[in-house]
Amino acid sequence: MAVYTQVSAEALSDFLAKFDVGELASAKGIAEGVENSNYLVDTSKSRFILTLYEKRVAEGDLPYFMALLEHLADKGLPVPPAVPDRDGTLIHQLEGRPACLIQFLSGVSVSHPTPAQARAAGEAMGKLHKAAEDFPLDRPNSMGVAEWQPLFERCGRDLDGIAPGLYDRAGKALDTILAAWPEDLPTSAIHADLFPDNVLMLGNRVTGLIDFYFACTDIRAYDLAVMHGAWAFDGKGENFSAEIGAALIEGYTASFGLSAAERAALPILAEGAALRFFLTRAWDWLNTPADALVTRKDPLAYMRRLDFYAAKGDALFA
Ligand SMILES: Nc1ncnc2c1ncn2[C@@H]1O[C@H](COP(=O)(O)OP(=O)(O)OP(=O)(O)O)[C@@H](O)[C@H]1O
Ligand SMILES: N[C@@H](CCO)C(=O)O
Repeated sequence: MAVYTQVSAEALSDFLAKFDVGELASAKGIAEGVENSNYLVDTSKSRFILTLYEKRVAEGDLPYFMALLEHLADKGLPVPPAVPDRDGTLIHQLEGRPACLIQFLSGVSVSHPTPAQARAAGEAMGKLHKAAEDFPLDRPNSMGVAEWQPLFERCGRDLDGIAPGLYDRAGKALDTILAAWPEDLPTSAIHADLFPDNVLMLGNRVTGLIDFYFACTDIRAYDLAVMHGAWAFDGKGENFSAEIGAALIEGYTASFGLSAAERAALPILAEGAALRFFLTRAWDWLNTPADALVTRKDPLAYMRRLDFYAAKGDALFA
């Protein structure tokens, strides 16, 4: 249940009074998500998401995220910008936390995407990259390639407590990936976490791209590699769907394009993306008590993807 900070009805009414959004009608905590506290808020005029930013989102990064959302929304992308209050302020404080009132988008995230849905999602990422081309701000990737070695070292030998031999396996993969990491591919603002739970859909139509709190400046094709790993496998990373993987790339290529150099780099980018989620999940696994409110995500599901890409990536993306 991702409601870490409770918001009282009085505090919420006072907060909403700063906006031109009508009177508070109802509010309820949203169980999905693990990073922030989210509430579904209905007013006499409309429906909103209220997000209170918890530990993992740095307050100093919020202006970047909000500017990116506004930029993309202005270009017609289905992303949820923050709603300004009467003074034009987007980022507030509520119950001692940074908070934003966010536009509500309809749709549901699909847990088992069809190829048609994967194609539409790939297409949506292509449109996102098109719209981001002239976005002027930069944010280094706080979970990017430069962070993997330090994160691996922080996990250390405790990795072997997750599965025997995991420290050596991950260390070897890390060395291989760092040695082969591409230096000269185009970069831009990317989403960096476009998992199926961050794409809202109605049928085969994408109605929302959400959760931009890892957005950053990084290799553009890396975004597609993250998406590939998240969409084309089952949750455990045991079964790969070639059809879903191909549909994602086809959709992306149709709406944005993929250069020969980007395509050639996809195997290593996919290995890197798998390592990134393996490491952050492993760190969380080792540092979240098993009985915590938040469900820990299985790091091994990403080690399996990493093994898969290392063995089959070259043939897969050819
Ligand atoms: N703008 C929006 N419109 C409609 N629903 C939304 C919106 N933003 C968030 N939600 C809903 O709230 C849920 C949690 O949001 P979000 O994924 O941003 O949370 P989070 O805590 O950052 O989680 P995580 O990083 O684990 O995905 C989503 O799964 C979605 O159901
Ligand atoms: N998408 C990440 C969680 C952070 O949003 C994961 O599945 O590990």
